[in-house]
Amino acid sequence: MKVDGTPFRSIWLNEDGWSVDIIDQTRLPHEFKVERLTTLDQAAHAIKAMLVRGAPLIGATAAYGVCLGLREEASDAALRKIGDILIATRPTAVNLRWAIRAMQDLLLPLPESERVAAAYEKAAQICDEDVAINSAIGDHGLGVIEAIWEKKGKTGVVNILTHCNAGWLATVDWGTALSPIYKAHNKGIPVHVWVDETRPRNQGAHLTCWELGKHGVDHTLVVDNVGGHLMQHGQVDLCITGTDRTTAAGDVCNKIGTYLKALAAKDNNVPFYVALPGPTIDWEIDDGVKDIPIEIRDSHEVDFIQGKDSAGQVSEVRILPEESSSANYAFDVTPARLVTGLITERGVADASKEGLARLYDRLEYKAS
Ligand SMILES: CSC[C@@H](O)[C@@H](O)C(=O)COP(=O)(O)O
Repeated sequence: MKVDGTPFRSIWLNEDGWSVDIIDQTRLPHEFKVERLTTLDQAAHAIKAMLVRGAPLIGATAAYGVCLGLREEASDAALRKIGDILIATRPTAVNLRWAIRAMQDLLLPLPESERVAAAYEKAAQICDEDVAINSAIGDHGLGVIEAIWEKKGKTGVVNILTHCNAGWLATVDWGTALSPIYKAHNKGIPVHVWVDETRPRNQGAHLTCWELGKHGVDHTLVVDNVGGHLMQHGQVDLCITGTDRTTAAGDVCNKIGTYLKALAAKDNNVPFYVALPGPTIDWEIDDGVKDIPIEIRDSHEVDFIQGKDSAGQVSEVRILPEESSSANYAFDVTPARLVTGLITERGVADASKEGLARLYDRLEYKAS
């Protein structure tokens, strides 16, 4: 995607051929700052402190984290330790585990002397594939938006509600939930996006609004509890969100508050779609509520809100009494029964074991 005319990915290999550049997403929308990663520790910190975030980008950053770690030491033990360090950064997004396993499976059988070069090649491949996957998600999701646009008699606008940030900043490029929106906008279909603020870190306000604005997509920020009201009043044609982990049975785990939007959508007959790349599917589990580890982050994110004052100064303010405490659950699980469809790079699947198995040809999961 372009930022003020310049094409950007969210992560890229620097010209020196080994260090890795990322956009520091904790500074957006107030400042666009590129940060350089040169060590495993820096890569792990970037994921944990959410300079990079979003399930696919976490996976891509972890892949390059393996490269940086191997430059320090390329033994079997080091490769395993690098994986452990990166896995410990964020527990919910399964793309992290997927990327590390993909790197280790490729690298462990190789001689130590070949590992660094092979790691960089694989990390670049993971990034390129992510871009292609997300573009394909956009093409399939475009079909969903087009169908709604036609049903509306091609009048007015298609109103889409999204939660958190599942745009190009959350992936290597294009995004998942926002990819169909970009494709629809590029095709001339009038879309308007209701952007959930997404407390506590406000990825909707900070990142989704920024992205959509840069691309010229009409959007309106709403606080997290507005969606149900909008749906009751016919102001949402469909919801599209991303997911950090999708079970083999189609349960989706996404940013906290997604479940409540899905419930409101069900009650109001609003289609609720979830967009995801194949690596976000955890084929090892069925029951998302029971089996997906939910990240609990530092309370500081709930207790303080960051913003820019009229003098242009970015700072944080505390929003609760000194003596009160808070809890910071980062994700929730939306059961498959509330999901209208899963928009993947292979097409739109029913949110069910059979639907996903058919699309991904996972014979062992096909319904008997
Ligand atoms: C394409 S990204 C899908 C999800 O990772 C996204 O919706 C999300 O919840 C991101 O959470 P974050 O905590 O900002 O990493």
